[in-house]
Parts: sequence; structure tokens; C-alpha cells
Amino acid sequence: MSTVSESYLVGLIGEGITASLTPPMHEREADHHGLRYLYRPVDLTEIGLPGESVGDLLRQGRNLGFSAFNVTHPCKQLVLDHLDEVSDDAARLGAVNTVLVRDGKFIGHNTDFSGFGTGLAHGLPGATLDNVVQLGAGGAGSAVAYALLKAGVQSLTLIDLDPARVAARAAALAELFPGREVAAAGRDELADALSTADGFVNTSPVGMHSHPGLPIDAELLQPRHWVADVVYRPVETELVRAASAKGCRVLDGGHMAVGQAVDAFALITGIAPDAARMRRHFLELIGQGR
Ligand SMILES: NC(=O)c1ccc[n+]([C@@H]2O[C@H](COP(=O)([O-])OP(=O)(O)OC[C@H]3O[C@@H](n4cnc5c(N)ncnc54)[C@H](O)[C@@H]3O)[C@@H](O)[C@H]2O)c1
Ligand SMILES: O=C(O)[C@]1(O)C[C@@H](O)[C@@H](O)[C@H](O)C1
Repeated sequence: MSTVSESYLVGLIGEGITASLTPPMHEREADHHGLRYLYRPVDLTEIGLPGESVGDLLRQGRNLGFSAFNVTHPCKQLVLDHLDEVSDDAARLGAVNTVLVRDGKFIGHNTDFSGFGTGLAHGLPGATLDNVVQLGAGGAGSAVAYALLKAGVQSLTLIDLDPARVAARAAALAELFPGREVAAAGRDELADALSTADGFVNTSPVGMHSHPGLPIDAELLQPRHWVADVVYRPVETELVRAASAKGCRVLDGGHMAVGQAVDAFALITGIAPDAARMRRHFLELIGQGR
């Protein structure tokens, strides 16, 4: 037996997340710190609940002694209505993926953007951030674009197949970061945008096992470009391989996947995890086909 001050009980609320690597990443790191820490997936698909039930689940979890939650698709915006406090960055971004239960209150944070930012700083130190092109303006893309602007990107071109979505995202980001240039563009403008860019980030699903291929023509990449992918199944995407072959510095999608877990673990426990150890564990899990 243990009380709430002696142990951690954490959940991940979202659709289709039973196979997520985030629970084992947290649990293994907690073991290294000698913590009693259990992290369970709360899969909405398996229990037949809609995303709108996230508030009820949080309240039930609090009553059952949960310490914290990660929340994911389709709950990252829906959860906002149920929180007592939200960090400045999560409020600006309009998305929460980490909820702490503190004195019965729910405190929201976003470690998707901070996780990508930390991965970028550690994985591509000194990368020039003046001008970046990003493909994809969906859920992951919103967090990554926010992280890029926070990291100092001066000119960001967002490209997506959905013109309304990318226009809305670019306008929202331009308002959040006055003085920066945030432009929305279509795929036909990729070559032009990349000709003056320092870096390229893929946040579209292209490259996943279920969606194989290259998100852009590899001919558009030059050795001066740094290239980041957020796709991590597989970790070595066709983009990562093609960019490496061109001599580009690359950041694979595992950095963001591990980064969000590192930052959430730190928020939940107040203990700085060993990020390199968590990445080794993540790569081990992926290597096992998890
Ligand atoms: N590394 C991580 O931690 C992490 C976290 C979340 C998501 N992801 C990965 O990011 C990818 C995107 O996830 P999401 O949740 O943002 O999905 P999403 O559906 O919310 O957004 C994807 C966006 O990409 C756009 N898109 C699709 N194909 C495109 C193309 N060929 N060219 C331009 N735009 C295109 C879509 O229109 C959409 O706006 C997935 O592969 C997911 O696995 C990684
Ligand atoms: O690893 C996952 O399954 C996650 O759901 C990925 C991403 O959505 C994060 O924000 C969550 O904290 C964890």
C-alpha cells in the first residue's frame, strides 16, 4: 500500500493509445529513480467513450488517487474546459497534453512543443534558425511551429494540403509572435520556399509505416539544410535517410516522442529524468517492434 504522497499513478487518455511507448518510458525511468510509479493507458477506443468524456475521466481519476495524466488525440483541446490552471505556453498554443492533479485541482501543460524544442536544441545544436519550412499544420505541426518560433525562427513557411487549416494556423502564430514572418503556402511553393530556407521539418504523416514515402522530392534538399522529422515509426524514415545521404544534419522523430515524455516526467515528479537514458530505452522498444 502507498499514499498519494508516496507513489505515482499516471494515465494516458486518448483514442487507440494502448500500444503507446510513453507508459513504459515513464515507468522505466521511474524505476531508475527508485519511485513507485505506475502509468496506465486509458484507451477511449477500448472503453467506448468519446473524447468529450475527458473531463469526467479526469474527475474520476482524481477521486481514485491519480497523480497526473497525459492526454492525446482527440482530447488536447477538449480538456481545456476542465482545467483550473493552464501554463502560459499551453494557453497560447490552445492545447494541453499533460495534466497535473495538485490539491484536487487540474493544472494543464504542453510538453509536445517543449519536447520538440529540447530535442532540437540537443539533437541539432547551433542549427541556423533564420528561415524554416514546415510541412504539415495539424496537431503535431501546431506544437512544432510554436516550438520553432519560441526557439527563435524568424521566418516560418507552413505548407499543408489543407489551405484553410494552414492559413488559420499561420495567422494564429503570426499574432502570437509579432515581428516574425509566418506564411501559409501550398505544396507548389515548396521548391521556392526551400531555396532560401535553413531547415525543413516534416510534421505530415508521410513516412510512417502506414503511409510510406518521401514527403518532399529529395532533390530539393541541399547539404546546408538541417532536416527534422516527427514521424518515429520507423525512426529512420525515408526522409531522414535521404537527407543524411545528401549530407544534411538530421533530427529523427524519436527526439520529440522522448522529449514530451522527459518534460512530462519532470513536471509530474519534480525530478530531472535522464533524457539520454530515456531515448536509449525508446529506441530499444522500437527495435523490439513495440
Ligand atoms: N514524434 C512525436 O512525438 C509525434 C507526436 C505526434 C504526432 N507525431 C506524428 O506526426 C504525424 C502527424 O500527426 P498529427 O497528429 O499532426 O496529424 P494531423 O492529421 O493532425 O495533421 C497532419 C497534417 O498533415 C497534412 N498533410 C498530410 N499529408 C500531407 C502532404 N503530403 N503534404 C502536406 N501536408 C500534408 C494534413 O493535411 C494535416 O493538416 C504522424 O505521423 C504522427 O505519428 C509524432
Ligand atoms: O506517446 C503517446 O502515445 C502520446 O499520446 C503522444 C503525444 O500525443 C503526447 O502528447 C502524449 O503525451 C503521449
